[in-house]
Amino acid sequence: GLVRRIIPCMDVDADIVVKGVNFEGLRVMGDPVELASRYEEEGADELFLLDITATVQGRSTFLETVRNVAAAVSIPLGVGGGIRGMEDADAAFKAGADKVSINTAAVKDPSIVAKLSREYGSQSVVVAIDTRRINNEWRVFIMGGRRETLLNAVDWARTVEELGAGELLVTSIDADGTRAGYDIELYRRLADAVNIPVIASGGAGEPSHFLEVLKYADAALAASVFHMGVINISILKAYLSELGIRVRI
Ligand SMILES: O=C(O)c1ccccc1NC[C@H](O)[C@H](O)[C@H](O)COP(=O)(O)O
Repeated sequence: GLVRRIIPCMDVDADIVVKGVNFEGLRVMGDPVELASRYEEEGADELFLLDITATVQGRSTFLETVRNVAAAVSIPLGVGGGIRGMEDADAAFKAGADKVSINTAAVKDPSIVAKLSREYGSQSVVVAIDTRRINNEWRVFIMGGRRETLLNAVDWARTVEELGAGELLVTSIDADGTRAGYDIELYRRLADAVNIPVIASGGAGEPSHFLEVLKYADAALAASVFHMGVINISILKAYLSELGIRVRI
């Protein structure tokens, strides 16, 4: 199949990279431009900037951060977090995003997925799905993991594929920040359910976690291990390539 991608994710509060565990207890991790440049040098295939700022003022600062990061790197840049509709998506693209990810907005008004795909091309439209395992199914959460919905994550993935999503960014809230490994079963189910690329997100802690999840997902996103310097991307890629995973060296 296609080359597997390694994607560092920077959760940003205005102009600072932060990181929590299970979306709680955010700690400062560093400067977005510095981290982005380092990741590109290490061989990252793409970057994601997630706006987890709460205030309106912070949101305009975030767009400045997008401009600065887009000017500093030449690998594809995904931007998400708080994209409520066409205007926010347009602002993100104008600030230099190659892709936008939408989460809550798509649950509230699924037609936005088709509108964005028609306007910008499906390859630029990522639908983010944040999920927790409840009993033996995965439930969709919106609003930064604060609001439970009645949606099943695998069914919702199929729905947004039909609506024109180019890619899925599926984060396990249970695994987020734990460094205990990805929720492998979730990505195995998703690989059987949809034909569009799936980016795995949440829980990466060591190289073997990437090896495991890339059997099912098309790309592996991580935050903690990269910000903390626990894993170097070029060494990770050499390890994966040795074990038969197709990566861009
Ligand atoms: O996605 C959200 O809505 C959100 C809200 C508040 C704080 C963090 C959030 N997301 C966390 C990101 O999806 C995070 O980059 C991924 O879960 C990967 O984190 P790691 O487990 O550290 O690799």
